[in-house]
Amino acid sequence: MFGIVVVGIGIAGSVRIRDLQNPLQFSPSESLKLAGFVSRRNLGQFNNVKQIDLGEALKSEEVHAAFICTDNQNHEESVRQFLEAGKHVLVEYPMALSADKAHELWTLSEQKGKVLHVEHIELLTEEYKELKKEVDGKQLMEGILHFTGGPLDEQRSGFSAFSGISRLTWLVDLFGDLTVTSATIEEQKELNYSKLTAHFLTAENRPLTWVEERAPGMKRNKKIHFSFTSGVLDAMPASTRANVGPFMQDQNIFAKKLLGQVSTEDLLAEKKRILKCIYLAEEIKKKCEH
Ligand SMILES: NC(=O)C1=CN([C@@H]2O[C@H](COP(=O)(O)OP(=O)(O)OC[C@H]3O[C@@H](n4cnc5c(N)ncnc54)[C@H](O)[C@@H]3O)[C@@H](O)[C@H]2O)C=CC1
Ligand SMILES: C=CC1=C(C)/C(=C/c2[nH]c(/C=C3N=C(/C=C4\NC(=O)C(C)=C4C=C)C(C)=C\3CCC(=O)O)c(CCC(=O)O)c2C)NC1=O
Repeated sequence: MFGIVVVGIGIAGSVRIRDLQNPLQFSPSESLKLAGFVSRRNLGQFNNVKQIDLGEALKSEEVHAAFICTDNQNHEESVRQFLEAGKHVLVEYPMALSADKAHELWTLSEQKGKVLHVEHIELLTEEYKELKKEVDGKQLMEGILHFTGGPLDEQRSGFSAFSGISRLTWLVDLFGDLTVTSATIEEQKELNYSKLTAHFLTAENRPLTWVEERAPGMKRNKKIHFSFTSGVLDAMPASTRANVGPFMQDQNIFAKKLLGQVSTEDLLAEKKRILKCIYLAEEIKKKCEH
């Protein structure tokens, strides 16, 4: 059994606690045991789970791994603390807010011989799985992914290219290696409006555009327009609801890693994709600052 502590009790942290308390029968998650949670607030208890002081969680022999569910700006520090303390780590994306820090953390996990797992539930939704099937085997001519959503606090969530890393991950997972050609950000601070536009080329020199647009009242939505040699895909394919939610699927993957049931090849491919996307996010940020 692996003792788990959940750090940060917001939306993601609460879902993590729920899922840890209800592992699927006969799934790898049955080897995880919730030992407590860490919060800056004094909650005492949450869903009958006890609050643990951060220092205690880092020292406790009953804690083998931490789920880091805090704001993005805190990820790097928390991941580092738990790895340094010799614990495995699951961190909600984005793992860090710079490419250097992401590399450092990965190296640290390797030095410590601990699992560093970055949640990427955007790849585990039925919506995405259908999209992936639809795109597989097709030749892209050009494409756009346009995300809209409510505003985020940049101090807590980081620059848009990092908080929106799941859109970037979609594009890399669908179309392979990308190069950033240009990027701009349009902001109207008084309206809490921001629009990031990034242009890429695929390895076959095909143009791709990512737009991340946020403002009060904007609904979470993704629009696609992909032109292939064989035709145009301009709407997300239909999908049904999954039996197992994406956070639970992610938890199973983490448990498999702890149990040594994921191949070195798969681990390496995942690490490459994660670091590549963080690198692209940083490239986009730099281009926007110029
Ligand atoms: N909500 C979702 O569906 C998803 C969220 N994520 C990621 O999960 C993370 C959390 O997102 P949400 O839960 O939506 O945000 P949230 O704002 O609901 O929760 C964040 C929580 O972390 C706490 N926190 C911040 N710093 C802390 C610290 N130093 N120590 C302890 N607690 C701290 C905050 O007080 C807050 O309760 C983000 O990195 C986000 O990108 C990823 C995929 C999906
Ligand atoms: C209702 C308010 C609501 C909030 C505040 C919310 C926040 C939120 N959802 C996210 C992703 C995500 N959130 C979900 C799913 C959910 N997340 C949920 O909180 C709920 C209720 C679902 C599902 C019913 C998924 C699948 C992702 C991955 C990225 C994506 O595909 O959009 C992220 C990570 C950053 C990002 O990729 O944009 C945040 C901060 N999501 C919401 O739906």
